[in-house]
Amino acid sequence: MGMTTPQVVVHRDKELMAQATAARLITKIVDAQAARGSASVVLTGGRNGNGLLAALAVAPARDAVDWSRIDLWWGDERYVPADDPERNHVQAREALLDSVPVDPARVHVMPASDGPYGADVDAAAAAYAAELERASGPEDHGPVPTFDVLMLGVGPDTHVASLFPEHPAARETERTVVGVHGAPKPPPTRVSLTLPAIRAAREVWLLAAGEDKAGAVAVALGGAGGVQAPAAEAYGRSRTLWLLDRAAAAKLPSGLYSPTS
Ligand SMILES: O=C(O)[C@H](O)[C@@H](O)[C@H](O)[C@H](O)COP(=O)(O)O
Repeated sequence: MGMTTPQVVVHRDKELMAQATAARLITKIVDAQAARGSASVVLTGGRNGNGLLAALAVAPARDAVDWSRIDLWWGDERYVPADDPERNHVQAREALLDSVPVDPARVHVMPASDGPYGADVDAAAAAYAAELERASGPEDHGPVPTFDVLMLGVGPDTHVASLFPEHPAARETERTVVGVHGAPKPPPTRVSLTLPAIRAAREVWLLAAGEDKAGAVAVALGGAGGVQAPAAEAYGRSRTLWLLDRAAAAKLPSGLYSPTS
């Protein structure tokens, strides 16, 4: 599957970016449910991912979504106890999931360190890979479902999910989910989708806001490789969309995007 050329959308500030992305996501989910009966979305941790979920929770069109017909997955998770406030799942619950009627059987939470795999984060990652494989069908042509939308926050070092520059997880070409040891962003132990799993998505949306992201955005969109800059090789089968605020776009060459409000 070839790489899709990234499209860049720049919003005035991170609040507007969250609201516009929430509206965009609602439309995508409604369209997927109309076309295929259900939707599948991969959530990201981090401030921008949670900001988007919080904006979705108060969006006027939120009830256009049939929340019982959506599969939710995670791009990465912090390998800490299930109730730890550091968990991406706990933060997503607070931001949105506790206030919409999702089907708990379709909320695919990554394992936690107090779960069945204990300290063995690699076994936890393998279990999530198996769950993805069970959810994929012949039409997916691989061990991962064709997610409708997969969202990723971009770190100031160009990491996405828990794929950090030069780390083994960023080099993975076979496995779809890996355990991450010694992540530079705390907590150090994490579970992450790999680049091959990310690329199974129809659409990949990368979110970045704030001036501390401007360098990472410019490097990733400037032709860097995926081991040095994992965000550079996160792309979707049919669309790769970078959703930025002006501060995060500040170091992009003008001409790469048209200014929007
Ligand atoms: O577990 C996490 O922290 C994430 O999933 C991580 O990949 C995050 O999305 C980026 O670090 C961006 O985070 P911010 O949006 O907070 O900058």
